[in-house]
Order: sequence, then structure tokens, then C-alpha cells
Amino acid sequence: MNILTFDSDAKLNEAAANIIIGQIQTTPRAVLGLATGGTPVGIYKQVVKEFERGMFSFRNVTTFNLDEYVNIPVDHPESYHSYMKSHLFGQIDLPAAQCHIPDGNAADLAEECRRYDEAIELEGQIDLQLLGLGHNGHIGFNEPAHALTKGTHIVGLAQETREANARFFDSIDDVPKQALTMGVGTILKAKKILLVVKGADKADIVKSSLQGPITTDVPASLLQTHPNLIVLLDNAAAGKLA
Ligand SMILES: N[C@@H]1[C@@H](O)[C@H](O)[C@@H](COP(=O)(O)O)O[C@@H]1O
Repeated sequence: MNILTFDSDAKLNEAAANIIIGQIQTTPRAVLGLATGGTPVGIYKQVVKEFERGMFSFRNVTTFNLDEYVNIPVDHPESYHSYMKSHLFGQIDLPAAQCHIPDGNAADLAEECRRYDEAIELEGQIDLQLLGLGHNGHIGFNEPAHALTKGTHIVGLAQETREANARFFDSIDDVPKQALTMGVGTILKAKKILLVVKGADKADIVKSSLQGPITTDVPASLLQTHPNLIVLLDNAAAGKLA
């Protein structure tokens, strides 16, 4: 595990963006796993800024998002489809057919999960998986549980997660109760994982994820087993590491 800490948000975003861009530039048909939430916003902004300088293209890139809410209209401003369109996809030259996000409105959600896993498998392997971290240690929407699921599946969102995401909605009642998420097995199969965490409110969960026991109660702790994990933290998020 390679942990890097940063004293400014701008430097952290730049470092993360450079890793993503480097992957695109060095892998002929790069497959990226992408994340949503507050953390990657500045990273995507930096990627778009560099893209606009014309140094690289997304034409041969394929992307798979980690998750999507169930039963939220695709064009709802807080759907992850809308998020990706406004923060990244709408501003780069990535062909629409090459960006994949689970369909939380599919008539048969279990079938949609199978379809999503098959689409990932068809590409072989995710070259670089970008991850944020939930306050309870969730990655994607893999919430703490007695056992974790390998592939894409339907999850009930933890109350804590819905409360954390209520800031994006008018009220907590509007936060969907379920989501589709890539499984921990798929996440761990990525060739390289880039975990980005910001803020003092995540310092405790960063410590237990990276230096605590490996347990399904802290899904991110399984990342300790990955052979190629890069962790980018701001000083506040790194504050409790030994
Ligand atoms: N499903 C997403 C995760 O993919 C994200 O990493 C995490 C942290 O989000 P944030 O970066 O807003 O703290 O929670 C969200 O609910």
C-alpha cells in the first residue's frame, strides 16, 4: 500500500487526476472504474481541465461506475447518471456507448446486476478503480455487513449513509433507500485501486480501514489485501494514522 498525504485540496486533486490521466496515456484501451460523491468532484474538474489542453483523449477509454440509486429518474439532479454527466462525461470525448452505470430503474434489478457484471467481464479487468470512502467504511455502496457480496447487487442503504447523502437532497426522505453497487469482489479484482479520502470527519474510518483488522464490518479494510493500492489523503483525513 502506498499512502500519500497532501496539505492542499488542489495538490491532492492534481495528484489523483495525474494518476487517472497517466493510466489513459499508458494503457491503449484503458478501463476505468469511477466513483461519485463529494470527494471526486475536484478530481474530475482537474481531469477536464487537462483534457481541454488537448493532451489526451477518452476515445478509447471504457468506464464502469461503482453504483447508482434504485428508482431515481436518470435525469434527477442527484442520480449518479446526472452526476457523471455534469462532472465528467458531458465535458470530455468519451463515447456514450463506452460509459457504463448500473440502471437503477431496470424492470428486473437482479438481471441488471448480472448484465453489469457481464459487461465488466467482457472488458477483462478494470485497470484503475477510483474509490471514495463512506463514514462507516463503505466502498461503492458495499455497506458494513456480516458477509459481503462479490458481484453487482442490490443493497439497502445504511441509515448513516442516507444521512450523509441527505446533503445532496431536499430532505432525508428523498434519499433513495436502495442502490445497485459493484461488489467488493469486482472492486478487488481491479489491477490498481486509487482510494481518495478528504476531511477530519473521515480520520477515524481511514485509520480503521488502513490499519485496523480486516473485517466485513469495515468493507474498506479489505483493500489492505490488494497488491496495488494507492491512497491519497489530505492531512486531516490522515490525522489519526500511526
Ligand atoms: N456511494 C458513494 C461512494 O461511492 C462514496 O465514495 C461515498 C463517500 O462519499 P463522499 O465522497 O461524498 O464523502 O459515499 C457515497 O454514498
